[in-house]
Amino acid sequence: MSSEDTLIHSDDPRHPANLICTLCKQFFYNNWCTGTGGGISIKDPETSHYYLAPSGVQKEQMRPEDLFVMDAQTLDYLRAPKLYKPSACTPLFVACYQKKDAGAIIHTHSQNAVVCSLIFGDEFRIANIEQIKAIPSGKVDPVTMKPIALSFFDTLRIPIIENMAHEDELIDDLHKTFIDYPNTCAVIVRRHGIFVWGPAIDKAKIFNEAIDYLMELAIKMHKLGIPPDCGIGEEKKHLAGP
Ligand SMILES: CSC[C@@H](O)[C@@H](O)C(=O)COP(=O)(O)O
Ligand SMILES: [Zn+2]
Repeated sequence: MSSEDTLIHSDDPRHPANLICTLCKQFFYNNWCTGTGGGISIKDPETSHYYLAPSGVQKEQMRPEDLFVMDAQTLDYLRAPKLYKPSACTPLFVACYQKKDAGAIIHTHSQNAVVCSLIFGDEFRIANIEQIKAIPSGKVDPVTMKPIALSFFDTLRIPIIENMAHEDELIDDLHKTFIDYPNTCAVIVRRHGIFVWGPAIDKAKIFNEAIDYLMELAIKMHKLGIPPDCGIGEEKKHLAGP
């Protein structure tokens, strides 16, 4: 096996090259990564190499040998399949690795994200819902040094940025959200989808699923006339009815 191939061939189902393929298949069936849209990038916790999908391929049909591998220091490709170009999301994924210390980034074209971006302005907000507790607050417990999750009584806030003609043109607004929302683990892109990151792929997956659930719920609440960020008990005032 060539040295390039050892980067992507492993019997371990949790190897980044295998995980990207497995999860993209799952995400396809969730309607999150269809028609070549969306994708996942994972940083190998052992080597720190970035694993990236090729651009414009059916993400659910990818095989480990289709993947790009990037050196985290030089940003040179250690492996670049000749048939493909790297994902158009690569500069955004790299920004999340470098500025947010991400261990993995998930990009979906979730319709819940798209509809929320049409309903809400520059920020998606939802409060007092149990599932919020799956999302990190961005704060760390000073004793255990473990991340603190949002509480049931908190408001989740996710910035919404405008879409552009090309993925790499989102970079300036993404950087701006890193400053304006230092605690966020996600950015919604209007009429496009969402980027969600975490310290490792398992966490990023949990955050993405929880946020998608909350966006779907917010759409249902909005349809009932209930602002998703309204206080506990306030919903009765907003409910349409006789
Ligand atoms: C359906 S095209 C979607 C792309 O422009 C982009 O938004 C995307 O999510 C995937 O880009 P890709 O370069 O295929 O990884
Ligand atoms: Zn996209």
